[in-house]
Amino acid sequence: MADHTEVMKGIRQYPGVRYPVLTPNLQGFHRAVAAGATEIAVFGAASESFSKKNINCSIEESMGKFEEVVKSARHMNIPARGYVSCALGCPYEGIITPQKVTEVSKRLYSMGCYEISLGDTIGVGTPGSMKRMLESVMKEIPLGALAVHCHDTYGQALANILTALQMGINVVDSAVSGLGGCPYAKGASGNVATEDLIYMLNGLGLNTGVNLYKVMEAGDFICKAVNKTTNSKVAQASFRA
Ligand SMILES: CC(C)(COP(=O)([O-])OP(=O)([O-])OC[C@H]1O[C@@H](n2cnc3c(N)ncnc32)[C@H](O)[C@@H]1OP(=O)([O-])[O-])[C@@H](O)C(=O)NCCC(=O)NCCSC(=O)C[C@@](C)(O)CC(=O)[O-]
Repeated sequence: MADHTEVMKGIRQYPGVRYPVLTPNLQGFHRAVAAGATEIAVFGAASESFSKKNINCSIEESMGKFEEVVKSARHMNIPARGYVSCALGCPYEGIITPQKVTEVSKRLYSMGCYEISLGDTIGVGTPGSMKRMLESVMKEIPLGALAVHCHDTYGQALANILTALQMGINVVDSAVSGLGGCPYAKGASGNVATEDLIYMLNGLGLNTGVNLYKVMEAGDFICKAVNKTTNSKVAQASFRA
C-alpha cells in the first residue's frame, strides 16, 4: 500500500482501462489522487476480527473512514468501489452470516460506492454458501451494483463464480496467474486466475473481449519477473502441451 505511488508512476495507462487504487483512509486517497488515480476502492470486511487485523480498526470505525474517502472522491468525480472481505468465511471467526455481509454491503452502497465486490477472501465458500449469501445481499442492493471476488484455496472459485453468474452477477474479479493475496489471509490462494475464468466464460459462449492467449503470455512474463509459479490450471495445461 505504501508504494502505490511508484506503481502508478511505473505503469503505462491505456485509454478505456480502469486502474483503481485501494485507499483505506484519506491519507491513501490523497496520495492516490496525486499519483493520478482515476478510480479508488475502499476495502471493508464483514468480520470484526479481520477488519481489526487488516486495516487496524473496527467495522464501525472503518465506515467512518470510508465515508470521508468516498465523499472526497465524489466531490472530485472519482468513482469509488467497495470491497467486503470475508463474505463467505473468516480466518479468525469462521462462519460469517449472510446478514452481516448484507449489512456492511448496504452501508458501502449507501455511502456512494458504485459497486460492491463480495470477497471470499480465504476461498472457503461453496456454491451453496455463495447462493445463500447472494440471495441475502440481492434483497438490498441492485444486481447491477454487485461483483464477486473469489479465491481458490479449496478449489471452489470457478464453481462459486458460475453460481454467481447464474444468479445474474456479471462482474467478476480475477488476477493474472492467480497471483496476489492478503497478508492477513495466511495460507489462502490468490484470486481466481484470469486465464481460468476466461477459459470458462469462453466455454459458456460469453464474449469477454479478452484474448486468452495474450493473458497467458502476460502471466508467464509476470511469473518470471516475480519468480512465482502460475496458479492458473489453464496456463499450466497449455504450457505443458
Ligand atoms: C490501513 C492501514 C494503513 C492503517 O494502519 P494504521 O497503523 O492504523 O495507520 P495510522 O494512520 O496509525 O498510520 C501508521 C503509519 O502508516 C502510514 N499510513 C497510513 N495510511 C496509509 C496509507 N493509506 N498509505 C500509506 N501509508 C499509510 C502512516 O503515515 C503512518 O506512517 P509512519 O508515520 O508510522 O511512518 C494499515 O492497517 C494497512 O496498511 N492495511 C492494509 C493491509 C493490506 O494491504 N491488506 C491487503 C489489502 S487487499 C484486501 O484486503 C482484500 C481484498 C480487497 O483483496 C478483497 C478480498 O479478497 O477480500
